[in-house]
Amino acid sequence: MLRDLPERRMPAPIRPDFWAAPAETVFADLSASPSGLTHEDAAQRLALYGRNNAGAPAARRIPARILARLTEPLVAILIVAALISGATGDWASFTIILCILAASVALDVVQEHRAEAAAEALRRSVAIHAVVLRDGAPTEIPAEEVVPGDIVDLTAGDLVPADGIVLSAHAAQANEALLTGEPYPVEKRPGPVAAETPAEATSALFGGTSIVAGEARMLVVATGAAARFGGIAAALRAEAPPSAFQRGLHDFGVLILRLTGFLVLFVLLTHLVSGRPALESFLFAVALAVGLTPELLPMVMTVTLSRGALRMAARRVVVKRLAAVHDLGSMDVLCTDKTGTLTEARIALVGHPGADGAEDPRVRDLAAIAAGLGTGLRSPLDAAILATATPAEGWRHIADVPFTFDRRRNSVLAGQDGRRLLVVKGAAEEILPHCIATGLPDGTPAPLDAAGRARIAALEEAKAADGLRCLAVAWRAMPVDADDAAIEDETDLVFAGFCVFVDPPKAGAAEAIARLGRLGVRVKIVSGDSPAVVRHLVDTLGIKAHGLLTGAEIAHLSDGALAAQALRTDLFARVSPDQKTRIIRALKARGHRVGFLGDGINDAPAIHAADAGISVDGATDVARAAADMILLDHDLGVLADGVEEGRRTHANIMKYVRMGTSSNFGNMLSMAVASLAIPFLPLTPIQVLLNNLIYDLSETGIPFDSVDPTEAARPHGWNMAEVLRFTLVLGPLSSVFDLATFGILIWGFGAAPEEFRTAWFVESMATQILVIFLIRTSAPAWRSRPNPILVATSLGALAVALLLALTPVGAAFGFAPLPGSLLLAMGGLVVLYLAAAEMLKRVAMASPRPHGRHTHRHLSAS
Ligand SMILES: Nc1ncnc2c1ncn2[C@@H]1O[C@H](COP(=O)(O)OP(=O)(O)OP(=O)(O)O)[C@@H](O)[C@H]1O
Ligand SMILES: [Mg+2]
Repeated sequence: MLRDLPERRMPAPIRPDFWAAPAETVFADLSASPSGLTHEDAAQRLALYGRNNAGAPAARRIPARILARLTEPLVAILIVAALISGATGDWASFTIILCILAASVALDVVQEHRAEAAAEALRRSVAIHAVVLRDGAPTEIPAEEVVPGDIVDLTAGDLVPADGIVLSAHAAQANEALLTGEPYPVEKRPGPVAAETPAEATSALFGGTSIVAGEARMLVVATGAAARFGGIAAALRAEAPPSAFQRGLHDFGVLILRLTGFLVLFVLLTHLVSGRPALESFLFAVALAVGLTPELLPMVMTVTLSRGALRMAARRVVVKRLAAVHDLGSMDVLCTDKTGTLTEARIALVGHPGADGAEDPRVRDLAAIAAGLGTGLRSPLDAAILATATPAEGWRHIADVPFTFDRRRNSVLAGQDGRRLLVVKGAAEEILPHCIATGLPDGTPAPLDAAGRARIAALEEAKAADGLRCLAVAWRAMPVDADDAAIEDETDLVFAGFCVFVDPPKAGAAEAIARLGRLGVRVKIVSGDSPAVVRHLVDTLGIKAHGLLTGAEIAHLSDGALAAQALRTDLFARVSPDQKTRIIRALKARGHRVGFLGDGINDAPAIHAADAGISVDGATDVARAAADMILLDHDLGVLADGVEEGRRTHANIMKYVRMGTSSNFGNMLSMAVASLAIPFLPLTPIQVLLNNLIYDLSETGIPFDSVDPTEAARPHGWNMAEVLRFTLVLGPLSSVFDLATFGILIWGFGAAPEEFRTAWFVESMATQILVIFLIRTSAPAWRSRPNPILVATSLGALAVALLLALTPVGAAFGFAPLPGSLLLAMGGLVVLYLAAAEMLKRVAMASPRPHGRHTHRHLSAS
């Protein structure tokens, strides 16, 4: 094979409507062949075309990050402020503002970059793979390394890695909702089509869409940025509904923005009205705004979350979307599928009774035809059948209608010396109504009436009540010239019998559910399996569960009614993929933070819709692509660890939020008031900025802090009411002390402006910084030990503040030496403030309460 890359194969040789050309032409254009690429050729092409990950949410580079920071409105205002200072000849202010800016941006960017790099490495470990032909043999490679010219084999559940044409297909159906918005799968088959738009191109596959049924082989024509819809990266990024974390963050942002806007406008207006110098007033207002903005919040969050992600990785949970760490901690309802989570997922065929209930191996052999010759998704049930039997000699595949979770059955049109048979297998409810007789192909079918159907249904009920899963097997003779199979053919069937399976319950499952229950997380089982099997499983595991809803019942419920019922129901059976999503939405609508754990194609939409979408290693691509995190062990116990980790993360983020909204806010507020009450600025704009920078520095240790065990005991959400209460209790306290400071300074010591500022700078730095040691725990401060890193950053920052203010260096910032008596008075105030804060925090920080309106009635181990 020729494997030199000719000139004409530089990127973009492919016409936009590549689906209109015959396959031979496309092969020629790509210098590719039906047997795929060699390893060397693939490597060369990879170098030429680049990796297949354009637009992936890769870690931004440091310069890009800095640029992003500099264009933030607040930073932009600061730069303007610096320029104005410079233009008016105030070079000291100019230099200092710029230095402060540079320091805080650098602090931020470096921390955040390091944290994200670590998280990114984890994410890569669960990347999507694709099966391509290399040197003629099917080879699994990371989807990022797929190149134009590659031949890719796809089966149901796979994500399409890049754009290309279909070379061959067996009943392949693709979900192209990503590009057309059309939720129903479209059939894909080879052959050029004269379609105008990608949506009509039945012979084209697009990167980022997924195969939901059947199989296909494709020739890749465009990867990465050249792919039409952004390829896989777009699918992985596809807008999930905002999670609880994002909603909370947004509310918090709005709260702060309002407070800042109000305060700044107020200060600016009153200063101007009372005839203060415009520039100075402007700079002071800007400095206050900077002081109020929780500018470190993004960094604190990224660092906290990625530390959480790293710790979760140690417990074998890989986090793909960082904020999901937090969402997992705030989750109060977990919906999970059954197989693999509560069962061992070691499915074995243990029986094959005929219609009369007597074991008959011919039933199994018939099922083997439907399991072995069918295309598309091969489920563990198929594998269990094929482990005991293979399709009998001579039978070959003519056509089939592959399994989908909505039909819950599949059928195969098989041929053998001059006869054709349609074999159907699936859920009994789906098949029995279409049966008119019972018997086997080599016998004489007996007619089946309603009573007969009821007897057969009872047979299944009895098996299911013992926890055994059943698949009904049926058949019908087809004309010898039949060469296609359709859903309409699945009528007038002859019922052959059942295949009966066991899937042993998982030993640790009950304990894991109990543990989640103790953590305040209700577990609900959402399964496509039959009600009796689900019920038997929870009974065997010794789990107490309330209520059971079936898909048929859910179909009759409005969204509102479903929301009310879903809350009270722990078990859901025979639900379709669509209904899984409806259940999640209903629970979310009721204010719950919902997780979903699943592994199948049928679970992917629900995983996507959940606040915390969880899948497992080895699950289908679509499920893993939709998930926010992947469990490397399919185990609920691991998940409970993750929940605790997420709660710790939340606790540390809340420490930062409390600091910002109470002590920092109180300080800025007092400063605004003081600026009106006294004839000079209480701090110069530069001093305000310096104050803010040092304060930020002190807080960089928060993400590393240890968390009290009680904090991880219950789900927390972003509770704005709680944040406000905290602010309303501790804010005024800090104001009272600030006013006392003003009074003492002005009337007690008759302090001159520079002395006043120095003293106040020292006092406010000490109170703002030291209060973290009280705020970080709801227990008495001395009972909970802070992490040494936090101690170091806090005390270090305080030392810097004292050195800057009290040594001769301070002159550069407009500070003046303080008399010993004044220092002593300030020290006394700080101690008093801390003592008062320690007492008041008990009012401000009520211990966390469980969320949700109904807290009783949940799954628990008995
Ligand atoms: N390979 C198959 N062939 C025919 N029918 C099948 C096949 N696999 C599953 N079914 C039918 O579809 C139903 C739903 O599938 P399944 O039980 O896997 O759903 P699920 O929601 O993933 O369940 P779980 O909670 O156990 O993971 C099954 O109960 C069975 O009746
Ligand atoms: Mg499943």
